[in-house]
Amino acid sequence: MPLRRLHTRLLLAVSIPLILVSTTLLPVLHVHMETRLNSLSAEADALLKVGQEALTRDINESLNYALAIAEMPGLRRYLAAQSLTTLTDQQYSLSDLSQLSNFLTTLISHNARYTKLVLIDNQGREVLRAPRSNKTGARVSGNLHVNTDYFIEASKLLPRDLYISPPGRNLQFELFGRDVIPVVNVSTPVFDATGERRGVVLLSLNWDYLTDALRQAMLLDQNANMILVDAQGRWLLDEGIGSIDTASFGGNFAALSPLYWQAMQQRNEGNATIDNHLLRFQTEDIRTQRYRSLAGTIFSDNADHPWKLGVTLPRPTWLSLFKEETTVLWFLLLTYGVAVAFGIFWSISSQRQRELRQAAQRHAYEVSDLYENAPCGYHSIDKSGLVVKMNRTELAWLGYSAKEVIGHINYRELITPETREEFEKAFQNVKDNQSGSAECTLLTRNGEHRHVMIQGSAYTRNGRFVHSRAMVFDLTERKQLEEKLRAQAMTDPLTGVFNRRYLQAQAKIEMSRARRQNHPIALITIDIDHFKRINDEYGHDVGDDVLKNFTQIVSDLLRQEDLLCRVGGEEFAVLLPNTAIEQAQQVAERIRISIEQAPTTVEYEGTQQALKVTASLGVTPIHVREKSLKPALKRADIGLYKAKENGRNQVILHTL
Ligand SMILES: Nc1nc2c(ncn2[C@@H]2O[C@H](COP(=O)(O)OP(=O)(O)OP(=O)(O)O)[C@@H](O)[C@H]2O)c(=O)[nH]1
Repeated sequence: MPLRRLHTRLLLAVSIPLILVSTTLLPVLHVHMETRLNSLSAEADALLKVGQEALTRDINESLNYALAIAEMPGLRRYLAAQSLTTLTDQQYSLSDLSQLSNFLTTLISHNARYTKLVLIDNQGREVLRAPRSNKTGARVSGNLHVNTDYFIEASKLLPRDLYISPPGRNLQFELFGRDVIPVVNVSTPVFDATGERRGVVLLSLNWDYLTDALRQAMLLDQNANMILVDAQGRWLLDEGIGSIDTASFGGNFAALSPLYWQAMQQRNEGNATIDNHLLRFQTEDIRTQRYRSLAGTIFSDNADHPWKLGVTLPRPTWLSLFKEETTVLWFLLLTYGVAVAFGIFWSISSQRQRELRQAAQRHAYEVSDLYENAPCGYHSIDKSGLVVKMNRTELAWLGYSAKEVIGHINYRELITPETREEFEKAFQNVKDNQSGSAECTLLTRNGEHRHVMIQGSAYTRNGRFVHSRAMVFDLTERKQLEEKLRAQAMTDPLTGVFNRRYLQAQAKIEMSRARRQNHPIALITIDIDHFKRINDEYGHDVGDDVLKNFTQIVSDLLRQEDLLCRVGGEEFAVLLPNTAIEQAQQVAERIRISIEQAPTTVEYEGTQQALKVTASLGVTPIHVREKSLKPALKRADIGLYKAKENGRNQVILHTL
């Protein structure tokens, strides 16, 4: 049981500090985490804004470029001339063409963003292309663009309206022995000065170049990744990023990263946490008003718009937080270690204290039990004798409860007046700082007497008497035993009457009283006649019965102050205080007659038999001058012998 309690305490010692430290530090770490998440969100916002600016800045410029080119007078004239049926009608010199071609080639080749510029007439025929080859100059080819989206759409537009094709739509026109480069085609109609539609200007933009600005923006944070997808879930960047596997440009982002796609599809902008990454995204629509500084309406394939532009940043984890905040971690571990060590110390020491307390309690209980239930009494009394403490044993002897005695009864009141003096003497000795003992008689509640031996000693403090503490031994049994032994020593065990020793002792007292009071005193000796015959004839047991019957008969005849004693085998004596010799003679005669007339009923050989006995008696007065009983006994015996000689069953007085 104590071991199980220790285990529980040790468990608490380990778990409570853990809970306390955790509940104290976790909120701090939580706030820390919140701060990190807020700054992460702010960073994602900033990155998204930078990325969006980078993407749209170049597109915006290109749109304005396309519009400016479409409104060039030379270009308008050239396209107008192309619509005439004969060369002479075209009224456009070759030098003008060369000038226009050079200008456009320079314009395109000096800006890496553009891959080509194509002039297309109203029939969809390519009438001029830049950049041209250095050798061939501006190429006038017969390519037909009549089925392309940029031609079809731009042919329907009003002046200053624009059409932007989805990125990578028209790859087949960009195969010039180079790697495939995804492009965005921007086309706008060309009108001449009279407002006549003359054709279409196509400006192709290098998509990688445009999105490179976006990638550059992500270098601000090496953990940041950019997402750009169209409305169909098509990946619009060069290659996959970080944890998002999108293969390469045109890959099916919606299928490869469904969680990201679902999150971005549900709203125009917002945040989401996916795969322990923070995603910040917004809608990007290049058809919107803000691109149209010079432009009218911008058209594009509605199915591909709007795009979704997003940025992902890895969220901080508790582990990463701990790794970054090693000081916090060490502090946490140290605090926990100290708390656990303290807890274990507390558990073990409190266990030890508990064991010591239990041992002390056991010891105190044993001492108290010994005090309360000792075979002797214990008490303490103050200077005045008032009881201040008393054990159960003594209380039981006295028949009081502790409440009734302690603080209420003076110990003197519990001692009989006859023995109180001896107590006072012993108590005074104790108060004088000695030990004291007294044999006293206690008076119990129900009036009984109890003989005790009280042994006291002083309890002092700083040399001053505080109280007396005493042991009380019950002498009642001893007294009773002594009494019994004394009685046994004075009594005949067979008949219960006193013996010769008692007769002699008592005779002395009575003789002295008789002397003092001048009273006569007499003595009778009695001997049963032929008692030997009874023993011989009926057996010793019958003889005993006769002796007992004899003493009973004699005792019944005597006064209370008379003393019957057995002085020999079948020989008895009766001391008669305050009795004259004549009266003694009469008593002797009464005894003789009673013995003779009262047979003893005995059982002999299975039948009841009445046994008659007689006795011979000698009577003598005890003289005042005699100091002992001896002479009187001798005289009475002389009378008794004479009675025997004279034939027995008679009383003979012998006075001298
Ligand atoms: N049963 C019994 N017999 C006892 C006791 N004490 C003495 N006696 C017997 O008493 C008898 C005494 O006998 P004796 O002294 O010869 O005298 P007696 O037979 O009485 O004859 P007389 O005295 O001459 O009449 C003896 O036989 C003793 O053994 C006793 O306590 N019990």
